[in-house]
Amino acid sequence: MNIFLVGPMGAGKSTIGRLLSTELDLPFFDSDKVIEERAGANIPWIFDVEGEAGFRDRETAVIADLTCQNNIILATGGGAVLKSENRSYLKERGSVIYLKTSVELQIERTRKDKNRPLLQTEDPTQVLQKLMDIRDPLYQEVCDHVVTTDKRNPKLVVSEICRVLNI
Ligand SMILES: Nc1ncnc2c1ncn2[C@@H]1O[C@H](COP(=O)(O)OP(=O)(O)OP(=O)(O)O)[C@@H](O)[C@H]1O
Ligand SMILES: O=C(O)C1=C[C@@H](O)[C@@H](O)[C@H](O)C1
Ligand SMILES: [Mg+2]
Repeated sequence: MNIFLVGPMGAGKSTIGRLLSTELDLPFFDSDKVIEERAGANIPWIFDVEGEAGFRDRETAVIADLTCQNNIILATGGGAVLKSENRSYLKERGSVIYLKTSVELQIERTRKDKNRPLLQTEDPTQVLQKLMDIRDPLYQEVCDHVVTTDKRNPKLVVSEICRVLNI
């Protein structure tokens, strides 16, 4: 069984994915980290040099590879659901959990981190709201379960994921 986490920036996919992997004793992968390792560069550099399109191509290659494994936990990037090819890999190869979070909390949780190029703008709230309007239907389409992370500490989110998956 594979568990794939989707959701917006700051939803907690990387944090929850790591905790879940410890809890279930399964290997953990973070598609953003694997993209950086393969590129030998960080995400801001990839966006600068190759544009968002270049990043998305790298993301698809990584998701195609990682989802072929068995018994892994995978945290995806916030925009991983944009390509239908990615959504198919995720849907067909594991249980998909949508970590849902309010824009207010996304702002709070991403404020100090400069590693998210799409948020390096004057008005990150507006950007996050626009992204959510476009992406929420895609997260909903791809997922098997929605788990809210507002008002829940990471440990509680992990127990809720185990509960909805009956594990
Ligand atoms: N349930 C939670 N309660 C409180 N803080 C949280 C929770 N989940 C994550 N955080 C904090 O929010 C920040 C962002 O979390 P994280 O990097 O895991 O998000 P992400 O979904 O992986 O984002 P991205 O899509 O940009 O990779 C981290 O500082 C983390 O400690
Ligand atoms: O929401 C997004 O489009 C992104 C989220 C991050 O996880 C990274 O994948 C990157 O910064 C783009
Ligand atoms: Mg992450």
